[in-house]
Amino acid sequence: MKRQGVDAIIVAAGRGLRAGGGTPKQWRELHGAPVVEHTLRAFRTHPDIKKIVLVIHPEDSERCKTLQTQPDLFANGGASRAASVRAGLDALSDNPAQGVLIHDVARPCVSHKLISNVIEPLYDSAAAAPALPVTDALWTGMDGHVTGTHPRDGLFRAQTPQGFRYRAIREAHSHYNGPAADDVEVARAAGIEVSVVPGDEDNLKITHASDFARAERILGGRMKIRLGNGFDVHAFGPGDHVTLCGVKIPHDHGLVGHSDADVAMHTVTDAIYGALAMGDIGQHFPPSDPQWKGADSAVFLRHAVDLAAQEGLTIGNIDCTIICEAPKIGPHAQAMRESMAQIMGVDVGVVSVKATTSEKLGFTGRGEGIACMATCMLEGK
Ligand SMILES: Nc1ccn([C@@H]2O[C@H](COP(=O)(O)OP(=O)(O)OP(=O)(O)O)[C@@H](O)[C@H]2O)c(=O)n1
Ligand SMILES: C[C@](O)(CO)[C@H](O)COP(=O)(O)O
Repeated sequence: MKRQGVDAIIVAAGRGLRAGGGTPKQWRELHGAPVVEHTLRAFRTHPDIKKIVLVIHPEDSERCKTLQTQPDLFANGGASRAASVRAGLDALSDNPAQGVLIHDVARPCVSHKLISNVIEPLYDSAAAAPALPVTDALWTGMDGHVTGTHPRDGLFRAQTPQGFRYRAIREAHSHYNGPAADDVEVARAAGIEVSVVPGDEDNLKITHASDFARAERILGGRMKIRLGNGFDVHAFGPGDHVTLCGVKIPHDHGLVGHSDADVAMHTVTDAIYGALAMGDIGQHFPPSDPQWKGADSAVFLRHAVDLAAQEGLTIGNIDCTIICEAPKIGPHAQAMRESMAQIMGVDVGVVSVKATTSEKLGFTGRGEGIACMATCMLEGK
């Protein structure tokens, strides 16, 4: 199979009866977002995933509109997991990748490493699926009593995502009748050999209500934190105001710049690009490009926040220090915080704007311009 990435089917049409709680488990809140959002995000942010199909219950179609991470395709599932998988395979039939991963929405803690471990063997074998060897002793039992023991050698606990060649698994499903625990069972019935790759204890399937607490702990412990800093300087020139963090402040000079010269907003924008390791403002909005002449710097800040969102990251907090002798920043700091919070779509409580003089030293001390430094923390899964 060519190394061109694979498609993913996420089956989410079950009703989660064993988990209880009224709302189907995939739509219940887990670590700040619905379960389905975590699962989608894990696949969407993996570099080798091409298209994603989300197989849903028709009753959930309104809920899907609220998802921040959208799949490429939706399909309506069936009465069994296997029927839902078939609907997902059909949805891909117009332009399928050579390989496909099939995953339970109820496994939201799936890691990029596990997804890669399943994709890699698919390039030169027919199918691969993750599993963990059974390590506990196995008993049989009845009416609360142990009735026997069972050898555990060669027994595995199967997980998803399970990876296949698209055409082979579609063909296998089309001939399969009866119940199937998973797609490996369907594949094996069609004679497809499946390689076992190491599973991950954290890749639990939320089945019962108590599994939510464990998934919460796993996601909480896995928080991704990225830090970035920004620094920028703009010289004073003719004018009667400066614009800082989107707030117009009367002053006996303006700031010189290609855009609106909002030195503070540029600094915060650069701190976000820095946290993402995605260059700087000059790279994304070259000063040589006439379209940015006089531009509102909110455009730059929003661009950086959107890039972060594409990486599954949100603003944890921002701290911005403006360095100048004048104008006085204090009376405007709250308005500046509110302005940037609104542009970034975050709570004002995570945006700090403060100021200092440089004790009349250096270029800021001589009143030649304004300097600014900022730190940004991005967080996400
Ligand atoms: N008709 C079905 C049944 C199950 N699934 C999906 O298959 C996965 C594994 O199923 P399970 O954990 O059993 O989920 P539910 O069927 O929702 O749970 P329950 O059996 O407790 O009702 C889940 O992602 C579920 O949404 C599906 O897409 N269509
Ligand atoms: C596919 C699966 O996740 C493999 O472990 C599992 O079989 C699906 O869950 P269910 O409880 O059997 O529906």
